[in-house]
Amino acid sequence: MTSVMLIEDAANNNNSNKIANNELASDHYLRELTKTFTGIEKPLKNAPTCATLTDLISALHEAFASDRVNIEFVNHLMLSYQSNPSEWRKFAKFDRFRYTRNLVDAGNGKFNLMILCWNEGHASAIHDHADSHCFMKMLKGQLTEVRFAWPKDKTVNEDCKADIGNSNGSGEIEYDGEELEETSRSTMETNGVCYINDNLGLHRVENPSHSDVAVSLHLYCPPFDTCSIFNKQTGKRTKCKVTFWSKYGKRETQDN
Ligand SMILES: N[C@@H](CS(=O)O)C(=O)O
Ligand SMILES: [Fe+2]
Repeated sequence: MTSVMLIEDAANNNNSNKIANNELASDHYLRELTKTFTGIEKPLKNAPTCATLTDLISALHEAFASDRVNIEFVNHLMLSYQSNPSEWRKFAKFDRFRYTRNLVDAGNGKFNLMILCWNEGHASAIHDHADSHCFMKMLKGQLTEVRFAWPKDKTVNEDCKADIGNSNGSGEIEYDGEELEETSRSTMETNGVCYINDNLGLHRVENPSHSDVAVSLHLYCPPFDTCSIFNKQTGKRTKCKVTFWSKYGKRETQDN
């Protein structure tokens, strides 16, 4: 195996202070580790597989138990689980107006596993992933993932109304920047898994169907609660909070 990537101490508490004290170092750190990994398309041969969602969660806890995590194996585990709606239905809560983020497992602080529910036509704004590793697995329906190159100017702007669930991104026009360049587009089918990190660019995800909902399972490590969204026409980058619609099958009370 040549492409094994190790996430060393990425979410280790002893290290988090050091990382917090030097954001640039942590930026550099995760980017270096993920320089070459782009995801695997098929499960690994002779590796254990997960028959149920509960098995997948246990296997992920095991994989993240040490300070060094094999990201290729995590990708394999996500691929090996075959979607069974009776196992994940209790987490799948939809909203009429936007896609929802529903926390399934907080991974001992090392990862977040969540189910995202997309009604017909729902989409995310163009966004980054806060230097995390991100896996997205289709549980039901289809999603189209469109990737974009980073804008030249990466300055982060603040806007308290910035919302990743508003697929138009933040809408200011008096910003002088170039339109974001689309780099790829692909549609994922049930049980497919895709991988992205900031090194691979930005993306936007959309349920292209006018008649069917879509459900996806996302694993982020380390977990994050803010990221950036980008205006397609100008490339303007705006900091954005991401929240959960529900946690462990229970609707959150916050207004979002
Ligand atoms: N990364 C997005 C979902 S997606 O559009 O990839 C989120 O965490 O809400
Ligand atoms: Fe995303």
